Amino acid sequence: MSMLAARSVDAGEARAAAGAVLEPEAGVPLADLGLVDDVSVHPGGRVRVRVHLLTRDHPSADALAEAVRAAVSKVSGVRRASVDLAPLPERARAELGDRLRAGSPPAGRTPRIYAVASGKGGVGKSTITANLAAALAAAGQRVGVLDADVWGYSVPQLFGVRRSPIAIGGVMLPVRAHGVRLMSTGFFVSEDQPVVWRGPMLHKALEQFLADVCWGELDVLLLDLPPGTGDITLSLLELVPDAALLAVTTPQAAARAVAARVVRMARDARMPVAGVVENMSAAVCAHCGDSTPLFGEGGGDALAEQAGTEVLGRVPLDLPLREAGDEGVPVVLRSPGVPSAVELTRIAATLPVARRSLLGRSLPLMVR
Ligand SMILES: Nc1ncnc2c1ncn2[C@@H]1O[C@H](COP(=O)(O)OP(=O)(O)OP(=O)(O)O)[C@@H](O)[C@H]1O
Repeated sequence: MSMLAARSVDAGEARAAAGAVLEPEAGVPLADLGLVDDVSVHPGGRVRVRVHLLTRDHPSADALAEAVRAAVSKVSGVRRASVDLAPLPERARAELGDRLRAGSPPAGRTPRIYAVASGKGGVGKSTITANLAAALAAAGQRVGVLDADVWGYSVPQLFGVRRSPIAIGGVMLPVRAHGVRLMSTGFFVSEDQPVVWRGPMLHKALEQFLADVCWGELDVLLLDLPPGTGDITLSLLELVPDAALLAVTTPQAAARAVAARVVRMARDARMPVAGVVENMSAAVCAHCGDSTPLFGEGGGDALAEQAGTEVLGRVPLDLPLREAGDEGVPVVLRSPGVPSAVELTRIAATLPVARRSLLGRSLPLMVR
């Protein structure tokens, strides 16, 4: 009986099952990356699969082995599947790097790009970016976040992940957390190490984040801009001309006046404005339902009117939002029912598509 079962395992089928498993860091099937090395079928329905790892200390090696084992176990006739992992040999790594650089796989489509900006620091721009990204990813979209706040990066903290991206032949894979593809200078420096790069280096870093990162196919890319209208913001507008501005402000009149500068800059750069998100709006008491406008009122409306756009939503001051950020899990995932999470999820689902006409122009971003 067992011999019959063994004979009935089709090695090609087992290989196809292993090849269909997604490489956890690259997000594409193992087969597309040429990572299924050897598949051997043994008596008694035993199948052994050798899978190459993109890097020696792969952060999700165990999960990958388990996913392959589970996929192969489902193939008809398989009684026992085992998986051996081995680092991709140097030569194959170089070839794969060349392939990724050349744009295969996968072919790019133009993502919707939002540049999340604020006039000043501390208004919650990064928190809004992280939560919109996580909510979009949870809704099934392929989402990337580029942390362009090169000095004051907060994406690693907000997503609870801090490690170097995998690099293959000069091409970097974004770091994945909570379903979102991330790139941040924070992945390249230790926490207590200040980033001391200056203008040209910053421009270069951003250029690399766009050109040397294999983002894969994205539906949405969110750029977390540094506060204000400095060098980095201007560099990015040059590098990603199709981004639409998402302006974040608090309800305070003073914050709105500063945020208006960002809107003016966007207008000068002929960048479309997707809308305004008012953050730290009135806190609602969980017990009595009373709302307290700690930071005043009207900032979002006034800014939207000035920018000729609309307020996409008002995210209340909310303790769970702050706690989730400190814990490294976006609040839309950690506590989806709290007022801030409900509003952020709603904003993510209704983000307008604001595109400047691209007629025949290709995006520098979707090179691969
Ligand atoms: N709606 C909110 N309710 C409670 N806390 C909030 C809210 N929005 C942001 N915060 C908290 O405010 C602090 C600043 O937020 P965040 O870092 O996102 O701001 P930022 O505008 O990106 O700042 P910077 O530009 O300086 O990086 C964080 O501790 C965050 O958890």
